[in-house]
Amino acid sequence: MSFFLRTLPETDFFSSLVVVTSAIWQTHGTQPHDALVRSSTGQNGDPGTVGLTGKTARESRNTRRNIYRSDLVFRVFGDFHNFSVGQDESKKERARAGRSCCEIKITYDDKEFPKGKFIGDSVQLSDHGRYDGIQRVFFGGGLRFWLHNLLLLDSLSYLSHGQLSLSLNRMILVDVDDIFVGEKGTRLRKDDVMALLATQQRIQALVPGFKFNLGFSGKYFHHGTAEENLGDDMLLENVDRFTWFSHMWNHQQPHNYENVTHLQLDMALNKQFAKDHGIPTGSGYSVSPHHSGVYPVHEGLYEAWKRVWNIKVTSTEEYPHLRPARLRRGFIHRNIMVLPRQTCGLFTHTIFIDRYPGGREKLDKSIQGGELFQTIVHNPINIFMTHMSNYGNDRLALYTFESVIKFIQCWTNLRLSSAPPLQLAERYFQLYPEESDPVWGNPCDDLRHQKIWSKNKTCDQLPRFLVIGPQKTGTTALYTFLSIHPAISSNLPSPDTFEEIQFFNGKNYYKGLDWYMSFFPASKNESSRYLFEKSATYFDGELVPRRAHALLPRAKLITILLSPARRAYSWYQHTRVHGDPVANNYSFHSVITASDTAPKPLRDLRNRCLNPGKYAQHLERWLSYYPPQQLHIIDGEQLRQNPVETLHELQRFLKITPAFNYSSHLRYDPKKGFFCQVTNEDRTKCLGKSKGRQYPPMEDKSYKLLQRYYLSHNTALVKLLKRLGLRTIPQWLKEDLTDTVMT
Ligand SMILES: Nc1ncnc2c1ncn2[C@@H]1O[C@H](COP(=O)(O)OS(=O)(=O)O)[C@@H](OP(=O)(O)O)[C@H]1O
Repeated sequence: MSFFLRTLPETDFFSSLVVVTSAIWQTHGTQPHDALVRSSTGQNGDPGTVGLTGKTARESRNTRRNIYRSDLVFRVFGDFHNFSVGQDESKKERARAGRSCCEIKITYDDKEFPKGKFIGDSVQLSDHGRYDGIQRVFFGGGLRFWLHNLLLLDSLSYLSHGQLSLSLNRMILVDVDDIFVGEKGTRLRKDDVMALLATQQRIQALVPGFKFNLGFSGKYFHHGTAEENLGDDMLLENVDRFTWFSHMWNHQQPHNYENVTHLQLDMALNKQFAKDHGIPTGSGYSVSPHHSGVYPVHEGLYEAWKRVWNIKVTSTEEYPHLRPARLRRGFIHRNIMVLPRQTCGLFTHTIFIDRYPGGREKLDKSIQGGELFQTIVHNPINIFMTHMSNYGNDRLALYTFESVIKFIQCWTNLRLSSAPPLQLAERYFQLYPEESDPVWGNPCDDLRHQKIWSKNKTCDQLPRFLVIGPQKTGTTALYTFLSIHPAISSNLPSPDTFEEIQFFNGKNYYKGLDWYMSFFPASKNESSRYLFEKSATYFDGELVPRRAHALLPRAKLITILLSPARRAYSWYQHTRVHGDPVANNYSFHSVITASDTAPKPLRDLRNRCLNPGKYAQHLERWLSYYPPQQLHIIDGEQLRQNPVETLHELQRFLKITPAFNYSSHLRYDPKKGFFCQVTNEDRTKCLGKSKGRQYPPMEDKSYKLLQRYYLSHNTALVKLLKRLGLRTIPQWLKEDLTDTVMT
C-alpha cells in the first residue's frame, strides 16, 4: 500500500491543500471503520448542541456553570460531482441548532470551483473516485486545527480500509504525587477530599475502572493546618476508594543515597507507615520524587525497591528525554517495568487558575483539542503526573481531567478505561514489546539527567574510542599495543571475557551503565586519558551501533579488516581450540558448505563463521549511526607487518598529542612470527599462544569457494572504501577479487 502526502501550491480555492491519495484502493463502497472523530450523525444526535459542563476553578467550589460550548465542524463526505462542504460554524446560530450548512454543486472536470464561498480553514472533502478511480480526501488549510488533525488520521484509516487505523482504546491513570507532602495552606481540606471523591465517581461513569492513584510520603502526615490535617484523615477514611503507591518516606531523591541500606531503611519507614494506617502496600508500583534514580538509573533505587516494596512498575518523564513528550518511551530494567509518564500542564505550584501560566484560556486550549487532548489521542496508555496541591485550592486537576474526558467523549469515539499500574504496564509492553530493551544514553548529555544522577558519577568514565573488531583480525594485538601508550588506557579486564567487556552486544547490556562504567576507573588526570575498549564481537552485532551511538555518540570507531576468507578460517581454528564440538566434528570445508537443510548447530556455526566477513554490510550499519569522520579502518595485513606505522596513523586519527613513538616499543619476534612488545629488560613480550597459532593452511578449494561467496560483499566493500575516500585499496582485497575473476 502506498500513500502520497503532498502539499500543493496555493490555489484560488484552497489556501493550502494536502492530498491523501490512495492509489491502491480504487474500489467504491469502502467498508465503514471505526473513526476517531464522532460524526455529526453520531448516536447522541447533534454534537452541535452538546455543551460541556465543567467546574470553573476558584469561585465555583459549589456552583457549576457551563464553561464550554462546542464549536461545530461538520465532516461531510460526498463526491466531486455533487458534494457537501463543511465549514467552521462556531458561534453561528444555525450551527448551534445543528443544521447542516451549505450544499454546493461542483463539477470536477472543468474545475468550476466556486471562489470565495468556502472558509478554507475548515474544508475537508472526500472524493469517492468516481471520476478517475482514485479515492482522495482533501484538506483545506488550517491543519493545525485539532479536529483536522484527527480527520487526517481518519482519512488514512478510511482510504486504507482500516489497515492504517489507530485503535480506539485509551487507558488513563492519574498519579497524585506528594500526598501529605505539601506546605501548610496548599494541602487538601475535607471538602477538597469530598470533591476528589465526587469527581472520581463522575469520571468512573465515563472511564471504567478509574481511581486516583495516590503517592504518599508518610513523614509529612498531619503536617498541615488543623483543617488540612482533617483532610489527611479523610483520605485515610476513604483509603479503599483510591489506589496507593509509595513516594519515599521523606520525599528525598534516591540518587542522593549512595548507600542502599539507607535507602532501604527510608523505604521501610514509609511501608511501616502504610501498614499502621491501613494503606495497601501491594500495588507493585512506585514513583520516585522528581524522577530521580529511575532514569538515569540509580541501581540502589531498583535494588531497594525490589527488596522493600517488591516493585514491578514505575514511570518517568525522563526516558529517553523530557522533550519532546511524544518520543517518551518505556523500558525494563532488572525486571522493573518503566512506563512513560505524561504531564497535564499542572505542576506543584500551579494551584490557582488566575496564576496559571498563560491564563485560563491556555489551560482550556490544552483541554479542548490542544496538548492534553492530543496526548490522550496519540497514546494508548497514559500515566499523568499531578500533585496533591493541584486538588486543593482551585482544584485545577479535577477541572482539567473531568473536562478533557468529557471533551473526548463529546468529539471522539475513543473508549477510555483505567486499570492499576501493573496491568497498564503489562498491556504497554504487549503493545510495544520492542521497548522492553533499554537504550542507555549518556547522562551528561542532558542537564536534567545530570541533576538526577549521583554526584559521585562522572562521564569521564566512558571510553573515547572503541575497537569494534571483527574477531580474528588482530584486535588483541592492537589492544595490547595501544595500552603501551602513556595517554591511552584500556578498560579493566572482565572475569568472564578477559580484555573484552562485550557490553553493547549480548546480555551484559542489561547490567546497566554503572556496570559498564565500573570497567573504567576514574583517574586523577582525566584530560590526558584516552579511555578505550575493544570487543571484537561489536563489529557485526545487529544492535551494537545503535546502542553504542546512544551512549557514545562522539566516540571514534576503529575496525580492522583482512581477507574475510582467511578471517573465517582463523575463526574456525580458534573455535576448535576452544572445544566447540561442532567445529571439532566437521572440517572447515563442511562448515562453510553446510546447506540450509543441515543440522541447526552446523548452520549456526556456519553463520557465525561467515557473517562477520560481510564487511560492507556491517560497516553500513555503523555508518547509519556514526559519521564517516569518526570511523578509522585499519588494514589487518598492515597491522601485522608494520604495526609501528599503523599505530602512528591511528594516533593521528585520534588526534592524540604528543605523539608517542612506537618504534622502540615494538619489535619483530622471528620465533613468534609477529611483532611483539619490547619490555624494560629489552626482551620481547608476545601475545599468548592463542594468538598467531600454527595450523595447516586452508585448502585451496575452500579458499576459492569463499572468494566466490564474498565476491558481492568484497565488491561492495571496494565501493564503500572509495566513498569513504580511502586512497589505497588493501592488497588482500585486490587479490581476493582478482583471483575470483580469474577462476
Ligand atoms: N602481533 C601479533 N601477534 C599475534 N597475533 C597477531 C598479531 N598481529 C596480528 N595478529 C593476528 O591476530 C589474530 C587474532 O585476532 P584477534 O586478536 O582479533 O582474535 S580475537 O577475536 O580477539 O580472538 C591472529 O590470528 P591467528 O593467526 O589465526 O591466531 C593473528 O593472525
